[in-house]
Amino acid sequence: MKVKNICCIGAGYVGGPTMAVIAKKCPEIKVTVVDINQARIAAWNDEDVNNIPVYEPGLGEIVAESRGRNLFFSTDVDGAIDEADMIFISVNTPTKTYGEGKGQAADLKWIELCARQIARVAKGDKIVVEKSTLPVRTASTLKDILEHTGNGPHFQILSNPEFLAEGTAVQDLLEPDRVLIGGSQDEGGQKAIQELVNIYAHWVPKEKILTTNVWSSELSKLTANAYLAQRVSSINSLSELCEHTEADINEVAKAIGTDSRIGPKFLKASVGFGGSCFQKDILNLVYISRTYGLHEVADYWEQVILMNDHQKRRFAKKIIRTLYNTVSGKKISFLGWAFKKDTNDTRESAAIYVADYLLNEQSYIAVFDPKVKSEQVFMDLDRLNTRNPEENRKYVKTETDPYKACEGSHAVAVLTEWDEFTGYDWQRIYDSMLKPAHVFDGRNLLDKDKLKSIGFQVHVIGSSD
Ligand SMILES: NC(=O)c1ccc[n+]([C@@H]2O[C@H](COP(=O)([O-])OP(=O)(O)OC[C@H]3O[C@@H](n4cnc5c(N)ncnc54)[C@H](O)[C@@H]3O)[C@@H](O)[C@H]2O)c1
Ligand SMILES: O=c1ccn([C@@H]2O[C@H](COP(=O)(O)OP(=O)(O)O[C@H]3O[C@H](CO)[C@@H](O)[C@H](O)[C@H]3O)[C@@H](O)[C@H]2O)c(=O)[nH]1
Repeated sequence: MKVKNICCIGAGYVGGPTMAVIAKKCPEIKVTVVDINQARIAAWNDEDVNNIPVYEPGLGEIVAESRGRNLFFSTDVDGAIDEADMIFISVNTPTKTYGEGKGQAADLKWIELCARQIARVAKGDKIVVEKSTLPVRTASTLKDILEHTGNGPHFQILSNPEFLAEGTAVQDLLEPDRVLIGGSQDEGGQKAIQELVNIYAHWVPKEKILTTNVWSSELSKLTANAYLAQRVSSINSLSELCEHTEADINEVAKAIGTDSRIGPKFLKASVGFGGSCFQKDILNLVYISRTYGLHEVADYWEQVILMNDHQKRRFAKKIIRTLYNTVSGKKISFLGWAFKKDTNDTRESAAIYVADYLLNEQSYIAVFDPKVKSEQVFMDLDRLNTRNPEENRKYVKTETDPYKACEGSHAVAVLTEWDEFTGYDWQRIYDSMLKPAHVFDGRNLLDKDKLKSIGFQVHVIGSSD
């Protein structure tokens, strides 16, 4: 079989960019991305590529190049499944919010729905690719469903986890550190692996395409995220020690990062990691370990999450403590709401939890983020169910002008490391604030000495004030 038609179920942060790059690099393959969310598909099809639903530097151009040629976005899931030789499943796999495993296990109901739909519609043999992040051994569940509910065709199941990071998705997809493909070790499995290798080989050097058994591939994705998040929690734990000892976390990070065994990346102390993946995937790892009775393993990884929760909480507490132990009725300005720069994604962003903590203390919050829409900020807060939506709207205001957001406030808190924050007219911000004017830099982003010379009281993660 030579793959001519690809279908991807799920037009989200992974499905959209991944398929846009495959379509760009494999013009002879027709790629159709489908989703049940009509508004999302309409946005992907918007004539103005500035309106596509995922903000990623460079993505608009890539979509514009292939869309309508060999890249299509559609709500006709059945049609695209029927036509495809290879089907990527790229739907969401969030943490379960109900029942057994609530708060830890991955909710696989959308994955199962996809499998049942593929089985119902497929008339010919197909390769089904797990692109979503899944618990180890999910491939056997998929196989079971496909074989028991299908109409006779054969299915090969591959695991091909995605390692792109948001904000750099296009770059990560064009030049990945590696592509990982897991499949069954029999002849059919090996042939299927080769089909997928051939697709990536259009632009990824062969030595960067790793093939493994399907379980190693599934587990490697959870493991990679656990290791990355662990580094952030490790440096964050030490940032607190720095604040008590006059050591400086940036200097410590540099000193240890130059050891080639440790390496310099992912050593940036922050207000806490966010994003849709780290917490969800570690919780999933913890849950899986517990289901095998491996409690020491589970406890070990759970600590990464506990430390992250602590980091977010202690940032909020520091604001309260510094503002004379009360923020009630005071205005605090948030620069940034996204979980990192260069994305409009706010899932699990530290900003949400810091805001929630401050709102419990009855502070007013003004939010400015260059890419996050106002309704998203309120959706994020409402979803926590800490207070009613009217109260969130009474205490939180969103602004489209950063200077307006900072006007009349007691403190500015930097929650996201957007580059543009460093270029602001900080004297103007200082002049418009109440005094003493505080800056809480949750990203170690701003020039501390410059701010101090203007007159700000500056509080930085990982260094004593
Ligand atoms: N966001 C990332 O940076 C990232 C990176 C690597 C891996 N992942 C993993 O990739 C998967 C997808 O993540 P995402 O961020 O793209 O999620 P997302 O929520 O942005 O997108 C998922 C899409 O799937 C659609 N969907 C759900 N069920 C469907 C069905 N039955 N039929 C058709 N469409 C359906 C939803 O409507 C949604 O648009 C997750 O497992 C995630 O852990 C995410
Ligand atoms: O030194 C660091 C590095 C990151 N972060 C924070 O950690 C979070 C996650 O950042 P990053 O990993 O860059 O973004 P994600 O898009 O969440 O990407 C992660 O999660 C994806 C989804 O599984 C994986 O595909 C990627 O490989 C993995 O990096 C963000 O809040 C960052 O601000 C820090 O605080 N300090």
